[in-house]
Amino acid sequence: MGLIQTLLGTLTSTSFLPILIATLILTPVIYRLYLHPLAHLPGPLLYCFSSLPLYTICYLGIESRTLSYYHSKYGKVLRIAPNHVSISDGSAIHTIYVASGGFMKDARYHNFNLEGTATIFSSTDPAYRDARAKAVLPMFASGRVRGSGDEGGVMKQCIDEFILQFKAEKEMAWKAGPKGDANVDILDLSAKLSLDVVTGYLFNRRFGGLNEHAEDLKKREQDSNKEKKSSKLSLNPFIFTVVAFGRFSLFPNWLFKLCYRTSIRLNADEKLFASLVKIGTFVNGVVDDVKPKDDTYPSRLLAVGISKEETIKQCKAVMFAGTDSTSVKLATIIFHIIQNPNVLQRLKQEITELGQDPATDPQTFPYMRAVIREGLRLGVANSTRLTRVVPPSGFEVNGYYIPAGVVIGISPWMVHHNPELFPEPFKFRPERWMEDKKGTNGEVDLETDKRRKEMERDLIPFGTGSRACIARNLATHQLFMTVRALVESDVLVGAKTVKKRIEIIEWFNAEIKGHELEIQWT
Ligand code: HEM
Repeated sequence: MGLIQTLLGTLTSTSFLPILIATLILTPVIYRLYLHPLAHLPGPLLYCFSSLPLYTICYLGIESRTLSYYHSKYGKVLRIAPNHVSISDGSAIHTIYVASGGFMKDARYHNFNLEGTATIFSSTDPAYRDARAKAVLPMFASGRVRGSGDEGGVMKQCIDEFILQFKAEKEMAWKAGPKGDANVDILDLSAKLSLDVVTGYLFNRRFGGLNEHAEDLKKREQDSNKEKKSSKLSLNPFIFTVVAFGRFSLFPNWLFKLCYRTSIRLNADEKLFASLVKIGTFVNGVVDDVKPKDDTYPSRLLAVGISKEETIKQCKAVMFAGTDSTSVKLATIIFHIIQNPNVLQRLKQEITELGQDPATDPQTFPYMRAVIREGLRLGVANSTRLTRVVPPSGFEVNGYYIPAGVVIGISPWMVHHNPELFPEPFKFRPERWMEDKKGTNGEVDLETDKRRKEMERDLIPFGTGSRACIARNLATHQLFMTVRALVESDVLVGAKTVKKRIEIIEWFNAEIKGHELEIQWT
């Protein structure tokens, strides 16, 4: 006892205390900088010994542009936290995401659980994910998706209504003249359309985003002096809140939950509450009404034994995923078409030549394909790294060995803006996807051909491999069908964007600053 007391006395004596504190701080720092299995990797010093800088840039929504700067300084393989590595080399995409099913999602995905339940998106357990994904996958087969865009299909109906609403807004903007509130928010219109497509297609019941404010729109059409009320999608507060939680998404799960609860307590308002009630009422109704003979997303989940409570959450999760990502991509494409009248003209010409038969699939129009690809490259739905864990076998990239357990990832934003593959990466240039593969004498130009293959490889708006977006066919077809309808309707003629460029907050799901993208007609 006496000895212990003496020891404790010595340890806490004023001369020893600073040494103890310094040792406690320096030991992990020295270990992480010089002895850690990632010590040989380049990276900014602060990031190498603490996770705080990475958490901070994630919170601030500047992760991709900050890491892009460090990649340009340190190279394509970058240590960005004691146990995190960012890779900006597209040649690693196949190994990380595709080969043998790809590496597993890391624990950060648990932060995307919906109301505490793992979804198809957030699950890190292959058996859990596969049981659910396999049940619903046939709904996304390309033939079935295309059918919904044909006459009488739900996608076609939604797009027709979207165009009518777009035209009505344009008409009113003309009538209101330069002094009126002539701006139209293409992000909000795109969200209404995407929500109706995803719910109409998967649940056989439309949420009704496009019709929520139909009454007000009609009144304004009849009386141009009537004041424009806020007519934004009622589900926006739910969607924006989920997106904003992305700022905490790299935190350990216990800290994420703490921030989540505190943030809800501090920031929840009536609009968010109303939005949550609305989505809850809608989805409960959809799931309650499932009949045994139905062939819908919820009926398929229930049929493989998923509980009703969980099915409700899985449905909410796809409503979020479908609405947010598709609307951001669609609004971005519309934005760039408006800013480039020559693109609009060329699309019109192509549709006149190739699309006389409305049944022709627009995905076969070469220029439109280039426009959509360029829009998918520039549109920022998922801006940060799609993180994965290095498997027990380890992983070698660009001459660096990365051991098992390290969290690595490539960000779509980073590879989409690589100036080596996409010169003037921030410019909307559909022609880059059409550059001739032939040399001047008609022979295959190997250099161009190689670059083109690398461009295709690095275009990963939907992720890639076994955990790529399950709904890419649905989203892609909606983009093509909507662009075609917009061009055919001439509604974009004479439009201009209010802002010169789209500003992004780089969370896992990017946020368009101000939650709107306005256009007007002159
Ligand atoms: C243009 C629109 C869309 C984009 C850009 C997009 C993007 C993505 C990306 C990048 C991933 C992979 C994320 C990762 O690896 O961490 C993903 C996964 C997923 N997406 Fe989408 N998405 C879109 C539309 C949709 C729609 C319409 C739905 C639902 C109807 C949806 C449902 C899902 C689901 C369930 C997953 C998880 C798949 C899995 O992990 O097995 N997405 N999406």
